[in-house]
Amino acid sequence: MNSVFVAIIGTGMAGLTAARALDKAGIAVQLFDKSRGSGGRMASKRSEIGTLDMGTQYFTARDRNFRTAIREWQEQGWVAEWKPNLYQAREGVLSASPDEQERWVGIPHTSAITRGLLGDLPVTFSCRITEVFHGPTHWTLQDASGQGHGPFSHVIIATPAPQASALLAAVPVLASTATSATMDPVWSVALGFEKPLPTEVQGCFVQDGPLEWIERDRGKPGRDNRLDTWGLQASSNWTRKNLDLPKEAVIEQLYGVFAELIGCTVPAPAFALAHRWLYGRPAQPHEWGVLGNAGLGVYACGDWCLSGRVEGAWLSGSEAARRLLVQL
Ligand SMILES: Cc1cc2nc3c(=O)[nH]c(=O)nc-3n(C[C@H](O)[C@H](O)[C@H](O)COP(=O)(O)OP(=O)(O)OC[C@H]3O[C@@H](n4cnc5c(N)ncnc54)[C@H](O)[C@@H]3O)c2cc1C
Ligand SMILES: NC(=O)C1=CC=CN([C@@H]2O[C@H](COP(=O)(O)OP(=O)(O)OC[C@H]3O[C@@H](n4cnc5c(N)ncnc54)[C@H](OP(=O)(O)O)[C@@H]3O)[C@@H](O)[C@H]2O)C1
Repeated sequence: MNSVFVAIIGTGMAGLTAARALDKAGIAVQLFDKSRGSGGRMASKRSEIGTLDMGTQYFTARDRNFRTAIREWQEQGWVAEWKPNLYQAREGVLSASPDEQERWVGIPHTSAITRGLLGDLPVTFSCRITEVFHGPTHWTLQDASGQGHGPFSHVIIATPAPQASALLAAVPVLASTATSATMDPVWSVALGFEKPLPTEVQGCFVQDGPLEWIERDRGKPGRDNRLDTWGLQASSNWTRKNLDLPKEAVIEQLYGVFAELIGCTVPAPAFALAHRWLYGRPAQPHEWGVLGNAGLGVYACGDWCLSGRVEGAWLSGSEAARRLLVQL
């Protein structure tokens, strides 16, 4: 098999960034994702009160190339700048904490970005890849139903590290590096209130206790929610200790912490939803950029190869595509 045909496992920011770069270079790609839609931790969840961002809620950009990509997304109408009234909370004391950082959000939801990046690229959803085999000349994938996919000349694995390490079994050195990149879980809760809460807070960095970040949907560009919707993210410490708590109990506990912290009267929410991210964030940043074996034509990328942020995933996916292209 001489032609170049690249399998990409994962349609989060890293996989889609790699796919777009390869497609732009005229390389055929085929994407796979275990979920029903694209986005991974940037996917938005449909609910009875509208679409909710239970994963990424905003992102920052420090890298020059990533900033250029964001300008393009802005021109496409996928993102807009978000300038929240920022606060911080420490030992139960809430204080304004404005800064000059540029922050971006997807419009009308985070998922607009990855949906835009996916465009009409070929993708197979609801397809959990369980094994990645290297034959004498090509790669073949097997999914959870036992079906084979391929042959492919190259494979890019763009999943969280624990899933990547299992799929890298054919390349033990890469698998063991991926295994060393542990990932922390995050409980995320959305609360919807019938009447807007009487507070100026739109985003709050919480320095201690069960919560780490609080944000208000209202005030973000492009949102049109009937309820006053808030997103709460628990710290990884608290999440680890409460990993198997039923969703109702997670909502009750985090609602209680939120109500105490936010500094105004908080009625019972009209709507609440909890989502547990088992592989929410890398436990520590790395400087790998991408893991790869150019001879075999296999690469692994994702936020865990750099910083555990959207920018890290974008940079890692870009680097995977670049490394593959220079090797052709
Ligand atoms: C609650 C939360 C809040 C966050 N907030 C922010 C923030 O404010 N700012 C910021 O910059 N970042 C934030 N992040 C981090 C950001 O979401 C991630 O860094 C980024 O989205 C990671 O992208 P990725 O492509 O590396 O991985 P993912 O988005 O995890 O994509 C991996 C994809 O692989 C698929 N997959 C996995 N295994 C398989 C398999 N075996 N077969 C097929 N498909 C598979 C998954 O379904 C998924 O779609 C947040 C994350 C969470 C969880
Ligand atoms: N899985 C997850 O839940 C997450 C994974 C990865 C990131 N997560 C959160 O994303 C936010 C984005 O981080 P970054 O892109 O670096 O954004 P910043 O807004 O720059 O925040 C970084 C960090 O700095 C502190 N901080 C920033 N601005 C302020 C401010 N105005 N006042 C007080 N503190 C600020 C804050 O860290 P602390 O340790 O001080 O709380 C921010 O977290 C980020 O919120 C991640 O939590 C989630």
